[in-house]
Amino acid sequence: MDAQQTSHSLFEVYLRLRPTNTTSISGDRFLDVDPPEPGESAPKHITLNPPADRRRAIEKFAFTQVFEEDATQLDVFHCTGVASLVEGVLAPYGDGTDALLATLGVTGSGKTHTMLGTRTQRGLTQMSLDLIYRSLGHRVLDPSTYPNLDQSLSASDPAEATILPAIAYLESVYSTDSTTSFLRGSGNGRSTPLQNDSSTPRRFRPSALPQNPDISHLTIACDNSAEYAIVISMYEVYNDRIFDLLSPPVKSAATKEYRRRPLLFKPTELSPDRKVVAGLRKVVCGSLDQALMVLEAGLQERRVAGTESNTQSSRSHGFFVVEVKKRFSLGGQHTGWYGGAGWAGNSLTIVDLAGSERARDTKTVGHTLAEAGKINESLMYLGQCLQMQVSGGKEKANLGLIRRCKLTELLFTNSFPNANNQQQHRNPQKGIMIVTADPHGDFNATSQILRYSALAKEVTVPRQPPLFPPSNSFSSSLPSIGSPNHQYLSFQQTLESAALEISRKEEENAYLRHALDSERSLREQAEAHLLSMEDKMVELEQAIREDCAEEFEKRLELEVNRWKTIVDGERERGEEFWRDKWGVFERMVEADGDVDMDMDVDSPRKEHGGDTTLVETGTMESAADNREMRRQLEALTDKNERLQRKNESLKQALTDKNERLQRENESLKQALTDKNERLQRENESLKQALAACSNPVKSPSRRSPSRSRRKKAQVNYADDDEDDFLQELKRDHNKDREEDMAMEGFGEGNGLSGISGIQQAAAGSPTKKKRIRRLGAKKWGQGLDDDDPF
Ligand SMILES: Nc1ncnc2c1ncn2[C@@H]1O[C@H](COP(=O)(O)OP(=O)(O)OP(=O)(O)O)[C@@H](O)[C@H]1O
Repeated sequence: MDAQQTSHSLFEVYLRLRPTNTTSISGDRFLDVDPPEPGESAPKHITLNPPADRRRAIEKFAFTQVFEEDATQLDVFHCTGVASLVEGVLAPYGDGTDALLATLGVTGSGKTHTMLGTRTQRGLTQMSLDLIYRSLGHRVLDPSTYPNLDQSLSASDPAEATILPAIAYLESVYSTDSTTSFLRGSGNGRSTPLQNDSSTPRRFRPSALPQNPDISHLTIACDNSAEYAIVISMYEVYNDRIFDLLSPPVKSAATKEYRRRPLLFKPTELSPDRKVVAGLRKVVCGSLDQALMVLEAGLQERRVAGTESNTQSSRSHGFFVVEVKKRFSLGGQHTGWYGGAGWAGNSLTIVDLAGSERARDTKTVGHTLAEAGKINESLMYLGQCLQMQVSGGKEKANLGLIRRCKLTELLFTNSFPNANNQQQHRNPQKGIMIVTADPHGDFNATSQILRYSALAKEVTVPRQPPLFPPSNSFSSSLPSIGSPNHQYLSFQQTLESAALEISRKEEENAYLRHALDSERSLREQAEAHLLSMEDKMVELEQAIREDCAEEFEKRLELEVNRWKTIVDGERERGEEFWRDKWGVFERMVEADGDVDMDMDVDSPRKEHGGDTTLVETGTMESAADNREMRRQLEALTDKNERLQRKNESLKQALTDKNERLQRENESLKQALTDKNERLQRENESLKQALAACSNPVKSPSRRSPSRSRRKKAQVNYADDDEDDFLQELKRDHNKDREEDMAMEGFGEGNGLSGISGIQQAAAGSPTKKKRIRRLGAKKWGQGLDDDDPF
């Protein structure tokens, strides 16, 4: 068994043994470290001794190096060659390589201790960061000095990440304001190795970070013509999904819980040949302190839970990525790297895997049991991938195997040259795997991990007692080939091999049974969940149905009300229509006595007045109504024409009568004028007569009175009584006046009353006017009655 033969594999595999935990009950030691072989400085092999009660084989495993319990963090750092990994990342002389540093082991075996250290001791992560910053020195650009650094990095970042300066990020994380700190709300973070006390508030800014082990004596060469930027990102693989540890959780609209969005591992526009975790939040750290604080903040977000094996057990595979970006710098002019426009560089990925565990031993239940199922499944796939490298499958990557879960995809996808893009050559990443084991821990789980992680293994001695114990003679001397003894020995070896195989199969069966148990438990949980979901669905459906029915009833009521309003409006309109119609008839009846009163005008009222059947049967009856209305309209039109004709003839008759009256008026005027003249003449003659009476000499020019007056005058003259004569004259005068009056009012008695009335009306007498109007109305009524205007 030679570990070196397989050292060109995906990983250098180291084994680190955890010291015995004095506080916990531990079992018998089942793992021994073989002493280094001649020429070797450190042990590389271990022997796995099954407990006495089990029929298992003794197995030997080979690793790149085995660290015993007394190995320090610094020993592990130096001997695993982390410095050479970092050197590949800094790439002082060429393109460099990406590096992967991972731990694998049973839960509680010391993975997190190795990678992240404790409150007093640094882990490999802190030491690696220290080495990077120490080596780059002043060439590391600080975003507070270069304000546009994060934007410049964003522009060339293949992961489509949001890049922000460390100070801004840390202020948001360690803010005293509860509303600005996204770390408050999520209660599943872990107390980090720097803060082992779980009761400590998680968001206080660590005041002191461990300084040991000190690696100040170490530095690595770097490219003096370049300037560097250190970009840190952190994510975890939980239940086979990737979550950013530096992004704040987002409140779900449905559940109102704060959750992180799962991210995709995929090729991007700037990285078509390599897959990257897209959409991460990355932080540019200008100093080691900033980087360590960001690491602390991210670790607080990682999912942990207390199990029987470990009070702070990681429930996810944690990824801490340090990207060392560099660009060519010439006299302060940033011209890009390798002729490109942006940044280039390599990354160091540090992975703290979740520990495999047996549910029976860790006594995990419920949610934690489901997590354990996923963890074990992903570790099983990881083991298969590691065995692929042991069997020499590095060149031909079994992509189907790698893509079975997110963990193996993340670990191995970029470990192989991309067949699709041979032109853009990029060095495959270098990997170091540190397997941690507790020699007093869980034998089955530990042996399983050792079996698939070891670079080589060998079954050495069957521990089972031989079925046919060899006799002393057999054991004392080797039998010759073909002899019965030799046959017996080979038969015995065959039996022993078979027994060994049986024991291995039993072990595998036990493991598979365990896997089956956990799967069954998961299935039961899933079924229970399904049932509860179905119940919820039924309840939800019921609630939705009730909501729908309620909504429907509301809408129905609204519709009914709307239609009622429409019907009421229609009925009112119908009533209004018939009222108008009835009004028209009434006016017609008033205006025209000839209106056919036999027309069944009451029928609409009887039929429709206030009865809702009007609207319901309105459509059918409207045609008949229209016909009736049309007939009535035609009758009205005829009547109107007849009335117009009557009006015309009346006008004509009035005009004729007026003309006749005017003529009569003229003749009367003439008669009055003549009479006036005659009276004036008589007056003159009377004046003369009067003068003659007062004068004894009668004037010969005295005018002759009228016949009657003349006769009276002659009589009176004969009496010669002046007073009597005057009385006579007055009587004559009064008589004349009465005659004149009679002449003026003769119309009433001799058929001229109409003329006098018209004249008086023309003079504005209200009495006469009234009489004319009354007469007119009477005539109008008579005209309407008998079609005869006069
Ligand atoms: N080499 C070591 N020296 C001292 N203490 C150790 C060592 N390895 C582990 N421990 C202690 O053992 C306990 C469990 O270790 P750790 O949390 O690192 O286990 P883990 O493998 O990460 O477990 P999980 O997978 O459940 O997260 C811790 O208290 C740790 O300090």
